[in-house]
Amino acid sequence: MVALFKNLGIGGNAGKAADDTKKPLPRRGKYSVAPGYSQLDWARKVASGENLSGVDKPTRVTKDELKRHCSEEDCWISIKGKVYNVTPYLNYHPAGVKKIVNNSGIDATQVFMMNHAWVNEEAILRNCFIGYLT
Ligand code: HEM
Repeated sequence: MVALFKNLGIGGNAGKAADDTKKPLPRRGKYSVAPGYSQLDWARKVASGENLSGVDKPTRVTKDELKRHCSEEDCWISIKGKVYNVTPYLNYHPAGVKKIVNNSGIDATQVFMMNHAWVNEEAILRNCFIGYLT
């Protein structure tokens, strides 16, 4: 019966030997975060409600202002019209600090979506929200 489903292409392992399902999945990337910097650790920080944005209340951000924050120490990024201070998130990024820093100070919507359209940045960066890009 299983073989029949496989031949029909139903299930992720269609056409592969049954043994394949017992092997660990290969690591997708060459990056690893330091201990204490997992997405779960970040989620705990977000859940604490701490304001990580560096501003008291949401403010409008011009493209010129955004441009001024493009270093590891001071890193702003714009995704889908919203601007986030991602400095505190950098070490938690599963693909490393540089991937974000290299795309900071600009509207990074396209590169963000290209890499992980499924990632919910509004939730992850809730406490880092600075305001809207004007
Ligand atoms: C600043 C906002 C960003 C957030 C909140 C974010 C968040 C994440 C999360 C949660 C993952 C893990 C996804 C998963 O396992 O399904 C991830 C992976 C990744 N991110 Fe980002 N990301 C951001 C920006 C970027 C940018 C600007 C790039 C540009 C190159 C990028 C490139 C990647 C890549 C290549 C991976 C895959 C790593 C792997 O699994 O090997 N990210 N990111």
